[in-house]
Amino acid sequence: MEISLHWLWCLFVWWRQDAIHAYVNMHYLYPLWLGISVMGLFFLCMVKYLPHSGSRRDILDRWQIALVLTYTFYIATIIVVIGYSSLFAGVSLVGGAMLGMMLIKRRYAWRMFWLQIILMLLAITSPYFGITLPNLRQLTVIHPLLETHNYLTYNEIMAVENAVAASAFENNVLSWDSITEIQRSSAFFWRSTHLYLAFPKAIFIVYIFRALLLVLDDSRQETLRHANQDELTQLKNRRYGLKKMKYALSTVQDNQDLSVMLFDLDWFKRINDNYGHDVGDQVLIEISQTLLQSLSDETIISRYGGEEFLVVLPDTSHDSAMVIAEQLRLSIAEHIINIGDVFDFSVTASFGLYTLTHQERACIAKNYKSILAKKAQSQSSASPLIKPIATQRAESQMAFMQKLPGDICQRLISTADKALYEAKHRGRNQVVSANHMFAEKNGSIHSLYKNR
Ligand SMILES: Nc1nc2c(ncn2[C@@H]2O[C@H](COP(=O)(O)OP(=O)(O)OP(=O)(O)O)[C@@H](O)[C@H]2O)c(=O)[nH]1
Repeated sequence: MEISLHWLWCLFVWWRQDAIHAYVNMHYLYPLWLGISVMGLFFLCMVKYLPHSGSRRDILDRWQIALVLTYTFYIATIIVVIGYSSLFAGVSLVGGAMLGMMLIKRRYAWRMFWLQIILMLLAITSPYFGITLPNLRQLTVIHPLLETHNYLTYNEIMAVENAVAASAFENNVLSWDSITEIQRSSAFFWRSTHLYLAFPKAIFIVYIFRALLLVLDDSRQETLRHANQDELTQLKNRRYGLKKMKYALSTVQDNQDLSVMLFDLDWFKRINDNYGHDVGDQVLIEISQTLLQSLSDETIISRYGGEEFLVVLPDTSHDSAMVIAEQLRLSIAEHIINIGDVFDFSVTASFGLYTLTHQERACIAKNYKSILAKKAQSQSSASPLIKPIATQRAESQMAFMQKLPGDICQRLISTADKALYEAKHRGRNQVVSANHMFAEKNGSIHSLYKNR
């Protein structure tokens, strides 16, 4: 695309030479045009040849090196002959390197990028060593100011233009006509050249950058999905369930209860043993679907282990959670699992439930705060050193955020697990509340942290 554009540009200059011959040195245009045509043919051959080189790595490598080397010298020549332009050179360098890194070995593209920079520096410093490089430009506006016919680079034109403008302004003679003349001048012609030769590459760079960001977004989403999701059931996994549970505990309002439900399919091993592992998998998938359909979007549902599921109900009182658990138990028991129209069966599940009431949570938070305060006191008396203010602030901020003990999720789950164990013990296919269980046992309200 880039070479075609340059080729078309040469065609345009040749076609409009009557109008612009004053700005262009036609002696240099023809060899440049020829060079661009040869380059185009070379790249065309590569495009045709490369797909047929098959798996020959050495040939592919050689062609890649040839491609980037040729492109590097081509760009360096174009920049020198057309005149250095930060816009044109910049986008060519960056765009070429980006495309190279996408299409060929990054190592080659990186090395050529540096080679191109070195070539540019050599071209820029060449006048200091008495070397004159060919240049297409012919400067007409300031031509009368110069003693001889001259070809200047972009930066030289800018410098001369500034000098002319400065002197003109000083003498207060720069009229609107002069400005229009400048706009029609070679400087304008060459600057426009750089713009339209640089635009496609600039568009390409931004397009690639956008595409890369989209790819990054997609892969981030994909990684997150894999990190949080259970492969078989497509439910959230244990890690994600615990993370969400922790978050729910930290955001629950002062007057809200939070219920935790752990349930396990009954006699699941027998299903695997009798019908095979595939049927076992199908059961897990179908029960997960039932679970998703029966519970609201606010509920945190995750596969906790093999045939064990964790359900966290934020802002749900004990009575409501019991009703939800009972409905879920019935939905699972009523769900018919159909094995390829050959036979049907259903499964049951046992539920353990625990509700952390807002009163108990407040109590835990209060005790935890006093434990933290005692700890902080003993630490400060043990260490005579005064802590930096920043450290003190960070610590108090952490204590403020961490209102509940770090192991509270595990405590809640293991309490629900005790109730689940009891449900299995009582004959399965039922819901047992740990709150009821402990109340029956101790005759008092159970506390998660009573032994502290
Ligand atoms: N098909 C299948 N089976 C699994 C998967 N994960 C765990 N299991 C099986 O689940 C079974 C669990 O068996 P147990 O822990 O003895 O429980 P159970 O047979 O349901 O008995 P109770 O829980 O006491 O009612 C084991 O045989 C595991 O191999 C899974 O992803 N797919």
